Amino acid sequence: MSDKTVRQLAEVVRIPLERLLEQLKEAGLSASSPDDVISEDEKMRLLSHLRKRHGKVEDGVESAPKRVTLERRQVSEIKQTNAPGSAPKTITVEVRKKKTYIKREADDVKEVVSVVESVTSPAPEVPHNELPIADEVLVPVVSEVKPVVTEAVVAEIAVIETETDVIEPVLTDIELKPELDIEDKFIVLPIKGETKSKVVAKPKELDEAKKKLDEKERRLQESINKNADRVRQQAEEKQAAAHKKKQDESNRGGGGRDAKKVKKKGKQPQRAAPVSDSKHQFEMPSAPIVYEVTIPEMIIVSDLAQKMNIKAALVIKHLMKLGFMATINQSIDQDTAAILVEEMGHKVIMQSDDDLEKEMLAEAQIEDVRIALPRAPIVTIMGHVDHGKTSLLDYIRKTRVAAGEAGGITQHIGAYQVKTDHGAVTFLDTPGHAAFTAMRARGADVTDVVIVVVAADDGVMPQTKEAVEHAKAANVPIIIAMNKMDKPDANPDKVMQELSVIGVLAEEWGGDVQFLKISAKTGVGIDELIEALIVQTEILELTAPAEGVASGIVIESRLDKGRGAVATVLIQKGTLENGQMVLCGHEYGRVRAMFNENGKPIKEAGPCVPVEILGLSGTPNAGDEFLVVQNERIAKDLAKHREDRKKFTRHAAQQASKLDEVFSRMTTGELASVNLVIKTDVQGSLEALRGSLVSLSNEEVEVKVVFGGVGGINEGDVNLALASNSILIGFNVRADATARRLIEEKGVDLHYYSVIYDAIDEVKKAISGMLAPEIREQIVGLAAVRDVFKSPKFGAVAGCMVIDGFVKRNLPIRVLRENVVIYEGQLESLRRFKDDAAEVKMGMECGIGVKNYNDVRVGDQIEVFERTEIKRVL
Ligand SMILES: Nc1nc2c(ncn2[C@@H]2O[C@H](COP(=O)(O)OP(=O)(O)OP(=O)(O)O)[C@@H](O)[C@H]2O)c(=O)[nH]1
Repeated sequence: MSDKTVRQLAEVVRIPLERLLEQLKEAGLSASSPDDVISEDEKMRLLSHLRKRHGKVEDGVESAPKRVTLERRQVSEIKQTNAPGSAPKTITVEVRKKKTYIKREADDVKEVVSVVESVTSPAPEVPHNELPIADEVLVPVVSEVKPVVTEAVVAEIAVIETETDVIEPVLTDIELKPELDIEDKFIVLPIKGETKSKVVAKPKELDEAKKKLDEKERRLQESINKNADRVRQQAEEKQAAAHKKKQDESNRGGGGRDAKKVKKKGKQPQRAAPVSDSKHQFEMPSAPIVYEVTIPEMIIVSDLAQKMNIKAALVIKHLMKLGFMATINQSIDQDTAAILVEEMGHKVIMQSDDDLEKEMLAEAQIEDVRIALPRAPIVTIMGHVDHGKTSLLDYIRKTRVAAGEAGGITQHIGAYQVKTDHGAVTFLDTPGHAAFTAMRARGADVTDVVIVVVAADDGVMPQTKEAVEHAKAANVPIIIAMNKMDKPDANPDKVMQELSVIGVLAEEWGGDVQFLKISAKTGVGIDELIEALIVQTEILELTAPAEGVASGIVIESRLDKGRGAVATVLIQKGTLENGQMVLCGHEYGRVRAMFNENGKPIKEAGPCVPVEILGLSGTPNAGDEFLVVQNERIAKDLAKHREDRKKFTRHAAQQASKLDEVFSRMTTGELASVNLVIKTDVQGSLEALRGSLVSLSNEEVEVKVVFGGVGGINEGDVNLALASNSILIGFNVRADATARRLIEEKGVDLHYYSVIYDAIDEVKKAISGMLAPEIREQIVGLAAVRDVFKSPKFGAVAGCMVIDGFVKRNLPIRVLRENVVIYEGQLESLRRFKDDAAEVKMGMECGIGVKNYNDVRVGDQIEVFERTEIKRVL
């Protein structure tokens, strides 16, 4: 290499001559004019100086600049919402990039490669054009190479100095093989790991890397091809939308805030449009997305929001607009949800829970085309305390069941069947209202006939009335058993008479109710009672299919230490067989064993037969439906569905029958009476409370004590309150654990009192809110018509003298003729002389025009009155 003048060198390195001269001066070289010759040694010194100036302190003059490290730090913030409705979190993201740049001149390349080879030994001989281009990394591999200073090196150093950003990046960590970038004359290596400044490029790894990159490339291409159509379509749609928006904009003539907005929006699709580069673009929706939202009978606000892909807060806001206050976890009814969904522009698909269940059951059951055969009636016995319910049941069981079973009654379950000459009768063996109401509270009207037992010596008592009411409410036919006929003071006529007062009329008195005289002690009349039941059954034409898949009702269930869950079920349709898969409410299982009412194992049971079954996953509730399903999967799914449904029902039940809500439910016409279930510590306070509360009734609101009893609040009381939609009142008594659980589960409104006055006062307050405000009328003035004029504007105008009170223009009036009201309406005009007046007082004259009435005559009187609403208290 020959020595060059400063000018020549400046041309070679392509920097201004003045700058080179300055640099030579800074480096302490003698060359100071453009024509001074620079020796090889001087070039070396200049290079060394420039490197030092660039911050690369090297040992000795021979050291060469190896790298420039650029660090970039970017801080940005992203907002993220974790749960719907919660405040968004701001996350600060800091991205740190570190890149080291290194320069080599073309002639060094071979040496560089040889260095790489020496380090990575054995080094592969890879043609440049076959090497993959690493994503991010160029490698410093030249530290050992003794730099040879050439014009090119100086030129590059000059570039480093002047335009650092055009230098290619070289990172420090090396994994794979070197790549020669011919154009830039750099060594390029991809990086991985933490190993610094070390070249570890083995041929095997290099091959693998190449393979990996090829594979990546191939997958990318595949994905592009796969998505190409969709992306193209989206882009076309977007372009069309953008075009339309532009047109709209130009139609509106541009300008204004709206136009700007449109313009701004219109740009977005253009930005998003490029199709070719469509790997991971976020596509802005070009039209509102319409979802098909399936709404079950009850839906929780957050679930609804999720279905529409919006935040729950937005749903709550919309609900507020609809006048409905709801929280994120509250369930709303189907209708409200449907309105909301429609308002938000989505499509509603109503889904009834029954539909869903039917759909699921359709899989489990075949269509019921079975022939229905006559079946036994299912009977419940009710009546007042000590009137002989248990005695009657016992008598029937002893005489009927024991007779047919060797060994007598070994065990008794919640229901049993008796055989008669005319057929069987099934009794639900939980006397009283408890069982009946418990069933009804769960929506199972399993009873066909109710026998109301009335002690003939005692007559109709409060619970007799309740029994009748319950039976009537359930629309179940009644048979009256007048018991204790063996007693000398038995007076059946009195019973008949008292019952007729509450609407139960005996057949012999022209009614439709069978009355039977019996004695549970002597057994007199019990056969006739059973016959009467059979007759009733014939009237009712009770039928059920005896074959095929069994279904029915759970009568009771318990957890047995040895046997697990034991449920007494009453089969209503079909025949249940041992080993079948059954679903009972939200429990399921295979019938492991089956026993009849006497504890005898049986293999199958038909309609109206009560059986005890073992094998369920848990204890179902009395009143739960039971049915045989095809397989365990269906049983499990349905059980789960029912469990979910129970949650919602709990929500719904919580909104039922609250003392606080009595008024609002009254105003919507939902409630005409307040039902109460009262439990007290002693009989005296019960009577006092009952009397006081019932006397709060008036013609608009009826306070009914559905049941009053002495003692703690038990499960039966809660069930009764549930079935009769009553409010529970505990006076100096508390609910037991089971009752408390049920109260909580079903959301029954329970109030405890220890002062009678407090109880009366609170119920009074609740129902005085219920009373419609009284509208009172007050006559505020009277005017006598002295003359009648015709006015083109108002028609007949009465010239009047106010003879009492005052006449006000906005108040309603009546026209009286000889003290008889002949017209009621409004004033059209009220004038004093020629001026309009708002009010004219007694003793003054005025002109009155009556709206839509022209027949005012001299001698008439105009009565002015006022209507005021007065909130009533009891
Ligand atoms: N003389 C006579 N006494 C009867 C008759 N039926 C029941 N009794 C008696 O009346 C009392 C009450 O009978 P229960 O069968 O316990 O009455 P209940 O209606 O089941 O009573 P609770 O279970 O407390 O509601 C008992 O002492 C029976 O012996 C009857 O026909 N004649």
